[in-house]
Amino acid sequence: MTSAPPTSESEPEEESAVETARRQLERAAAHLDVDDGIVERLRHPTSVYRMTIPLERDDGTREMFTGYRAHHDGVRGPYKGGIRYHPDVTEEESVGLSMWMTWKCAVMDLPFGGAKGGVVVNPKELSNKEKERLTRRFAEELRPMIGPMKDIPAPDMGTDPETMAWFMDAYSMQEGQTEPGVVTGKPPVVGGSYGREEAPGRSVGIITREAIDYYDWDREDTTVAVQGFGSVGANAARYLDDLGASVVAVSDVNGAIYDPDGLDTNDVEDHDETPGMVSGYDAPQSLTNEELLELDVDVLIPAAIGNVLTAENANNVNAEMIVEGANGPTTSAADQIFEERGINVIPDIIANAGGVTVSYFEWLQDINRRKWRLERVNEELETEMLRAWNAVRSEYEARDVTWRDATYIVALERIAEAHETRGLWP
Ligand SMILES: NC(=O)C1=CN([C@@H]2O[C@H](COP(=O)(O)OP(=O)(O)OC[C@H]3O[C@@H](n4cnc5c(N)ncnc54)[C@H](OP(=O)(O)O)[C@@H]3O)[C@@H](O)[C@H]2O)C=CC1
Ligand SMILES: O=C(O)CCC(=O)C(=O)O
Repeated sequence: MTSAPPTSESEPEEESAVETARRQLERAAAHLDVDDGIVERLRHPTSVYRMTIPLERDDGTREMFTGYRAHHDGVRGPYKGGIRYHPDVTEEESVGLSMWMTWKCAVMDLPFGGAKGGVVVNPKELSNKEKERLTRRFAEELRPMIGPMKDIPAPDMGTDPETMAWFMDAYSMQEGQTEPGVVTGKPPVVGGSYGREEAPGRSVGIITREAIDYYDWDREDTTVAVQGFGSVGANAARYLDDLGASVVAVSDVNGAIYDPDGLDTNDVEDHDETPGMVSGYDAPQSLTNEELLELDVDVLIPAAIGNVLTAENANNVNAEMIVEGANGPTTSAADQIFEERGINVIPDIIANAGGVTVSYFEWLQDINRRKWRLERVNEELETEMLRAWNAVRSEYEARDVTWRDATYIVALERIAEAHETRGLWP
């Protein structure tokens, strides 16, 4: 069953991640001869787990938090996907994000399925010790569902390498042996991979570079605005800055900074270095996050939260091209407007896929107990990103579809073939 997105600005637009993900699946399926049963199967998660996580606060009071883990599809391998700590985490969002992980792993041809999870919490309101206790308890609650060959979590918004180290330690203590492969995105000293933290932003940079070259733009003349200056946004901005592009605006949750001559992105402290410092940076102009999205730039990179490009602002977007750094920043209605306006949108499931790709490298390193050099990680990431980009570009040129549809077609073909080959129906 296909559902149309809301189209007019007057129509209220409250699209959950799972609704967006289903619409995108249906659009791709319409271009392919995929068994209806497989498409219907992919509209639903395999399993969704909900848990209550008790936490003793530093002042001795007790509080209950809700956590989720969604497993979408595991036909190509163990479930894989991040863990988000954010007050807006919901079951629906976890399911939608787990669907995107299934497509993302397939586009990159990684032997993983899709998962995602999180805790409904504002991590900025927790002390480090509270965050550690919450993570350890969440890991214990998740233990029956996860494992190096079952489901391998990773960082997402609000979690970082330190969180992954606690998670791995809590799991390993219960298993009675160190299991570095249960989670990726760890610090290198405990089995993490060099380059994993920078990888999603780096891949956004690599894919933006390829798109700039595809359209024969001059890299040095290309202007870029980036929303969000965390793991994804800061690394994407710095990669493109180093490439010679002019990054004119970046933002954090409090607002944006703008310099029409280009910012020195290495001088701006990112979310991990000092949260909230972006909007405090001494730049020629300050903007709101909404204004950043409407700047007249060549490339807009939303790299913070979902659903920021909607029917309400899509007609005001002045960028020539959008490269999605965040997961699900564009609603279906906005996507339709961008298509009508000829604005190319390079989707999240390829652009930020460097994160899960280096997670795969980390998992291989953990299983083999062998560390790769940073140069090797970055070389292999470059190779994998180009392989995926070329596959998507072929579909884009052959079928005359949007970049998003082309990317989904690559993913869905691989997933459907795996289902056909394994035999979906008992
Ligand atoms: N980390 C990863 O491995 C991957 C992450 N992603 C996706 O990328 C996106 C960002 O994740 P990540 O970089 O890890 O997150 P981080 O937590 O590292 O950084 C998020 C950034 O976005 C800013 N931000 C938060 N809320 C808002 C808001 N309402 N408006 C504007 N800016 C905001 C934060 O500001 P402040 O510093 O002030 O809090 C911070 O600069 C998410 O959609 C995530 O799912 C995708 C692939 C991999
Ligand atoms: O590295 C991973 O396993 C997943 C990262 C993630 O959550 C994402 O790509 O959205």
